[in-house]
Amino acid sequence: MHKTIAFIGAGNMASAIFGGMLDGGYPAESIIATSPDDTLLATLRERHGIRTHTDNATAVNEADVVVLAVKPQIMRQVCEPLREAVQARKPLIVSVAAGLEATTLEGWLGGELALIRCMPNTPSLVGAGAAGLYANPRVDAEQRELAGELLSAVGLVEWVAEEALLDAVTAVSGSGPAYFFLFFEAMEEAGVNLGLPRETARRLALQTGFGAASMALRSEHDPAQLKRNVMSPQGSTERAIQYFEDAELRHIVDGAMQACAARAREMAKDFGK
Ligand SMILES: NC(=O)C1=CN([C@@H]2O[C@H](COP(=O)(O)OP(=O)(O)OC[C@H]3O[C@@H](n4cnc5c(N)ncnc54)[C@H](OP(=O)(O)O)[C@@H]3O)[C@@H](O)[C@H]2O)C=CC1
Ligand SMILES: O=C(O)[C@@H]1CCC=N1
Repeated sequence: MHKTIAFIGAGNMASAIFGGMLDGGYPAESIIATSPDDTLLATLRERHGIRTHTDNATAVNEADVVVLAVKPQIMRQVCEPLREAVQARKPLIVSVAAGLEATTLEGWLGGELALIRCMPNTPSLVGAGAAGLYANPRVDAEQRELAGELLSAVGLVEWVAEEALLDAVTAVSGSGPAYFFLFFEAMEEAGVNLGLPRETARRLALQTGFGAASMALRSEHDPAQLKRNVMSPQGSTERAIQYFEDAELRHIVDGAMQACAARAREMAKDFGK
């Protein structure tokens, strides 16, 4: 018997998770999505056959697991009206919001709830997600297993022992897809500058990223060794890598990820009031 999962907010992240779950065989009738946008909900019903509601409390009343997937800025105004429904039913709460702390969310929902904070990413849509999870002390072994199962259906799941580490997960994998998309954009542009048709440059860049990640995931060697294997002495790759190192790419990546994690911490204060 599948648990009924209600996604409060059916935007980019929620649709990536339930899209991946549906592709993995999760029954459409066990998934509910909510949105203020009727047209979006009609499209979701038509495309996926899932259940939808414009009223969040109605969705909570029917759910075993409630996934909070609205923007952190509006989370409080979405959670507080759900207090009564949540307290009556005590479903497992899973928040995918960046920054917002478990105790803050639990408080907005009336307290004493099993709550998991999850930092997923959008490649969940193609079953290649990566998520960090933290469970508050009220989450029991069965609920932990359930959340792990749901998310591992759409990708890698890593539990973290301390909630604060979710800000680091945000910097690595939550926001990470955007870094790679930026890199792909830059590679495409550089390929065009070197004379390739844009579509050819894009396809080659994307397939190379996919190939490098697939290979690294399966290899017994670490990425540093795999990189050295591409660098023939006095060859072309050596020049490119030297250029990256001289431009302090590692320092740039470290700075960007520190900024990302710092913003996640700030968001807890800005939007957790
Ligand atoms: N995008 C990403 O890669 C990741 C996002 N996250 C987290 O996921 C959460 C959602 O982000 P994302 O999916 O990008 O944002 P989106 O804006 O794409 O999705 C949020 C959705 O919530 C809807 N919404 C607004 N008000 C309500 C309401 N009262 N009740 C129900 N739904 C409502 C919005 O509708 P409308 O647009 O009509 O207002 C929108 O469709 C955030 O908390 C973010 O931190 C976490 C990891 C990665
Ligand atoms: O940019 C954000 O705030 C969200 C969290 C991780 C990815 N997107």
